[in-house]
Amino acid sequence: MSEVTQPRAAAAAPGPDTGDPRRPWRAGPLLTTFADAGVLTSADVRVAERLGDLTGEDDPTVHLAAALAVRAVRAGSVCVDLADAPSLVAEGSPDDPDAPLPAGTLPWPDTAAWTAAVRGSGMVADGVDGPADRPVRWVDGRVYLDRYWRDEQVVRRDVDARLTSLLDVDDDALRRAVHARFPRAQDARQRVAAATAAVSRLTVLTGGPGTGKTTTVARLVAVLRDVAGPGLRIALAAPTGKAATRLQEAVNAELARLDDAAVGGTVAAPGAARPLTASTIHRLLGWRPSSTRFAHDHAHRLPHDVVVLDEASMVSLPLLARVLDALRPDARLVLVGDPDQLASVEVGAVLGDLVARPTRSGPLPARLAALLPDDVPGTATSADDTRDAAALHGGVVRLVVTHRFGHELAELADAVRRGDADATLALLRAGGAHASLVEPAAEVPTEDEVPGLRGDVSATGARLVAAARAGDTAGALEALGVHRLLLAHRRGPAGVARWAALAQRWVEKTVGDLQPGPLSLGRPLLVTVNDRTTGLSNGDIGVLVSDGAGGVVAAFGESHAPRLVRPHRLPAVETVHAMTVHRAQGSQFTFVTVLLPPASSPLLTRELLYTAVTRAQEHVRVVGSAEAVRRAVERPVRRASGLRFAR
Ligand SMILES: Nc1ncnc2c1ncn2[C@@H]1O[C@H](COP(=O)(O)OP(=O)(O)OP(=O)(O)O)[C@@H](O)[C@H]1O
Repeated sequence: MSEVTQPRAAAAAPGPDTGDPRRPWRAGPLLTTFADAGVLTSADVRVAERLGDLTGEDDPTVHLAAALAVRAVRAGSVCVDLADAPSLVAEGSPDDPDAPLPAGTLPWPDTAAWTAAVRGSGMVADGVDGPADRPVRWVDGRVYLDRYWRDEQVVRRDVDARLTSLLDVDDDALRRAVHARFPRAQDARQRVAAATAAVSRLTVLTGGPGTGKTTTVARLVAVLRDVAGPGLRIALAAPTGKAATRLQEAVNAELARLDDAAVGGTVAAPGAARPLTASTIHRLLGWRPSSTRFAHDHAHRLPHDVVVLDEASMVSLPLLARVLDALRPDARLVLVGDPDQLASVEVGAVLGDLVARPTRSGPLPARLAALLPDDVPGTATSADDTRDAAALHGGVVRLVVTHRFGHELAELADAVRRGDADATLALLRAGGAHASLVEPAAEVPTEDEVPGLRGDVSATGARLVAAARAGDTAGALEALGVHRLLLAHRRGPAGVARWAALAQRWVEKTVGDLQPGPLSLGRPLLVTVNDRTTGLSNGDIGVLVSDGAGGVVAAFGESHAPRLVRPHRLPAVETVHAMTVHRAQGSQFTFVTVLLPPASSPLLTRELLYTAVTRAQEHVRVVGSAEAVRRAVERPVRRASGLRFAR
């Protein structure tokens, strides 16, 4: 924190209108300085000064705090910690990772004087009990736009209320059901998760890829039907249409498997009642295009007894607040996800916050210990177990047995998750069947430095084209899942645009007679909007194949049950030889190449690398300097939020 007590008013008198749309018009000197340095946008400044006008506040340092709270939201944070603001700003622009960092020292107000001005302002509600009609709120050094403060309070209060008392379930029946659905010794954590969902109104089910989260959801539905009856109203939902479809298919397949296993056995057939349908969270809540409110809220609650939200790492704070608002207080909420993955593109990292919250003592651990004494974490001595035992107070159950992943990949993902850069680099450099590192001479590799990548892209592209031309829809859809190039940036030397174009050239050279144009057979497609007419969702991946009668059709979905769409009915699509790591969330590929940006990129974070590594089923190739790898592992995303604090 700089020692400048008074803003350097003279440092930047508002200059003439330069025509630069990023430059705020007629703003005061302090905010203009921050805007000129690229820290604030003109929109941030406009909002802050408008709030000043409305509340009769003309102190520029208070305007600066409000403008930083607006900026924080753009960066995905719920609030801004004033003492932390200078270091956050040094991490770069939230909207434009290619923008240069602010040059020189900025006239940061002295923290103590700044805090006093903010707390005493008529624009600001001071503390948890401050007036409810102010647009900005200060709590323990954090400054919020009031709407996000209220959302945070909804989540905090509802979550705490859900954890203070337990539901009435017969212990013997529950124990029997849980053991019947999860019979093996290694299913201990899954048993704990199912028991938690039965007795607690909040379960936070976490785990890395392939740890059995979706399987657990299906079997915990079976357990709930066993103990509460088949008439239980259950909703499955996910942030995206694609994730909802996958959830529905996987849960119903597992329930059908349990049905088959139940024939002639002692447990009921859980799915026989009716298959479950999954929807997007917006749809569940009754999203209306013409309204800012959902059909379901505290006045019109959802009818469900159980609501399961999958891919909860992608759920924003405001959306979770709306879900909690709409949920009956006695209904069970099960949040499922991997908190180490990239968070929502909107505000908050609410799953991560719920996992990292300081634990308040609740009745759940004792009840679970009585129900499943051999299964609850805490008896072992590892630090992870101790943490997992404490997390049970918050309804958090972490699955730890990897069922699908290659052993070395799981080890690599774990090293990244733990923030151990040396171990990550050692595992990558050791190479082998599951991981490899290509270290370019400069920050961004040349084409010649990545022959392996070129080979994989070309081979996958050629396989796609061959299957597509032969009208082999299943073969083409399988080829889509073989190799994928992932990047952090959309633009620039290490961006999707450049590398997707290169990939296209490589495929063209390999195939030789690739037909040009948008209807090229074997063209891999990424849907970029939700489309009700075709049922396609933003993020769905498909491929153009021959229909066997001289025409072209786009194929999406699983190879055993493809969805076919005529090209003229397709919504907006892109060619997808390469995609951002964000886009790849929720998908997996046999082989993944992740091309890291330069070490200076603000997008290079632990969550980015973890998400990229965990997209691979068999092999991940990391292309990037050792410095970039180290930087990524050592830099967890910082999203400011009050949920991680006691109040
Ligand atoms: N208790 C179990 N015993 C044996 N196999 C299991 C068990 N639980 C899950 N599996 C298997 O492990 C694999 C991964 O499970 P699942 O898809 O449920 O994991 P996940 O955590 O949801 O993965 P992802 O996050 O990648 O979707 C599946 O093949 C599943 O059948």
